[in-house]
Amino acid sequence: MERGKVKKKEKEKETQKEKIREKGREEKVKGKEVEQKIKQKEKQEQQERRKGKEEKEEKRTKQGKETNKEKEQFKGQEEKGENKDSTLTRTPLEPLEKNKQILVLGLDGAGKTSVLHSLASNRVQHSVAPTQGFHAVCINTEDSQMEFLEIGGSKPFRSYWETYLSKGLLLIFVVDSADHSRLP
Ligand SMILES: Nc1nc2c(ncn2[C@@H]2O[C@H](COP(=O)(O)OP(=O)(O)OP(=O)(O)O)[C@@H](O)[C@H]2O)c(=O)[nH]1
Ligand SMILES: [Mg+2]
Repeated sequence: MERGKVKKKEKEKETQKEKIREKGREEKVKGKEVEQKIKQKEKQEQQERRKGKEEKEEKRTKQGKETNKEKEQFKGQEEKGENKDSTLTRTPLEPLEKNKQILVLGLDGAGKTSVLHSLASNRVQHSVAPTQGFHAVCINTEDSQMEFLEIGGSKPFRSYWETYLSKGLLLIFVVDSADHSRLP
């Protein structure tokens, strides 16, 4: 009788142990699932971060391209020997002193380049070619230095006006008063 009881007790103990082991296994599985979920979330976050970085990079390269385009345009003008006389041509993106730049704007053909030419050389120049991009003129006097930056007045260049407006110290807006069809 005693032996039977002992055996029964042992059996009960064994089933309890089995139950505990089973619970342990279940918890392990649950733990793995949670681990997987955490990993998935981390992966997702990484992907989002990478996407954000790529978008930023794309934006930067776009801006860079625009800047290079401007620089090339300007370089082209320098190589052609335009904008000479007593003037100095430089990239408009590096003004001598940001707050000393005088912006020269106006519609195409208004006379911006002509005005700048006569200011710099005291001579009138006829048949001036339209400015394709930027045209910088640096005028040195005894005690100061002024940099005039003309941005072409043709439609493709007008989008740059707004960008450069905040960078200049002064704005000169040239109007052809004889061109009645374009006057408001
Ligand atoms: N008759 C006359 N012609 C002028 C005068 N000023 C400029 N022009 C002529 O008008 C044309 C256009 O002048 P530009 O100085 O190139 O005009 P702009 O404003 O620089 O034009 P974009 O560079 O295209 O924006 C040129 O053929 C000039 O010779 C002026 O006072 N009188
Ligand atoms: Mg011009």
